Amino acid sequence: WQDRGASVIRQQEVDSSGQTVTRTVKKGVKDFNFGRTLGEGSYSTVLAATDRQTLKEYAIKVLDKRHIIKEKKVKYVNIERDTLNRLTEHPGIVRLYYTFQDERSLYFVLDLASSGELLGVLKKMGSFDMECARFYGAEILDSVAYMHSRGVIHRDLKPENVLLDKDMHVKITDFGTAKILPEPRVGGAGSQEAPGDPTDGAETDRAVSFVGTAEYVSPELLRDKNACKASDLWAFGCIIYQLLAGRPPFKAANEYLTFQKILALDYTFPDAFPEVARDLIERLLVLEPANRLPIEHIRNHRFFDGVQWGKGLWRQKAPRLK
Ligand SMILES: NC(=O)c1nn(CC2CCNCC2)c2c1CCc1cnc(N=C3C=CCC=C3)nc1-2
Repeated sequence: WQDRGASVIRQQEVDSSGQTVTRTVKKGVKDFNFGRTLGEGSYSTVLAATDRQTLKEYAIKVLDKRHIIKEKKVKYVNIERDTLNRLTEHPGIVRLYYTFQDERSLYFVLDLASSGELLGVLKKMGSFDMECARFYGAEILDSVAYMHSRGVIHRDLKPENVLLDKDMHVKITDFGTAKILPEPRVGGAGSQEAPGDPTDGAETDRAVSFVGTAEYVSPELLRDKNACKASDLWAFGCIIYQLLAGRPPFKAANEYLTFQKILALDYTFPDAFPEVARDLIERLLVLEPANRLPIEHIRNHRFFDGVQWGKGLWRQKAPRLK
């Protein structure tokens, strides 16, 4: 594996003659104190860790090389690293600082989101009020807009992958199943792909195509195994519904029945569900991807009235969860 992207750190120091020197140092396992396990995957474990020199806290994803090769996941690991290396300039996305490796493992040094999953907080509250649903919906949408602007489709957006940092701001994670869109050919036929344009997310090899988590998977992914940018907007609609209702719109006794409900657009709103939220969700949970509300129209929807988009959104205090 080449440690592509940042893997050496430049440190400024003042030497004995008072000169500022820049040293490049390569971090390794010995530079960290590892703490609690934050998550486990089939070939990776995510641990909290503290840099022994700077005392900064990180999440370090440890990937077992032998396991990756055995489970034929090399492609997913490279997609995750390349995706994270593209998404370094947004507060709402878990940042990859650098990678290093030893003979057994790969290490991704990532932002630590110390307040855990949005799902955990939602379960504790039961459901969010409109102010909290609007704030978290806005931070998730702002992050998805940035991903899409960098040619990345997440494909598995769900409350478990929306983490919260120490100030209760959003940090989206888990890009191992993301799709990096081909660079738009300048002036070429597909250069202005519509959000729902199937060619913009088409899996090159038909056989291999990832399907997200049942409750949030889009109808086009079920029907023709094609994810597009609008697939993330379908999942976004499911998340807004869930923040206010306390449960996802499509949930049945098993995955097959859940898929049937999605394909039939078979869902209802609880009594007293806020009308302005209902209107937005009905424009996102649309079977035809090209007919879903595009991001700029979502930002201007009445549901987000009063939201300060841009840097202001990320600088303000997160609303107290009540
Ligand atoms: N797959 C990953 O890359 C990843 N997985 N986790 C933990 C998962 C636990 C199950 N739900 C999805 C996330 C992380 C990351 C990125 C980097 C990352 C940063 N901070 C946290 N923080 C957590 C704190 C408390 C509980 C869970 C996660 N977690 C992660």
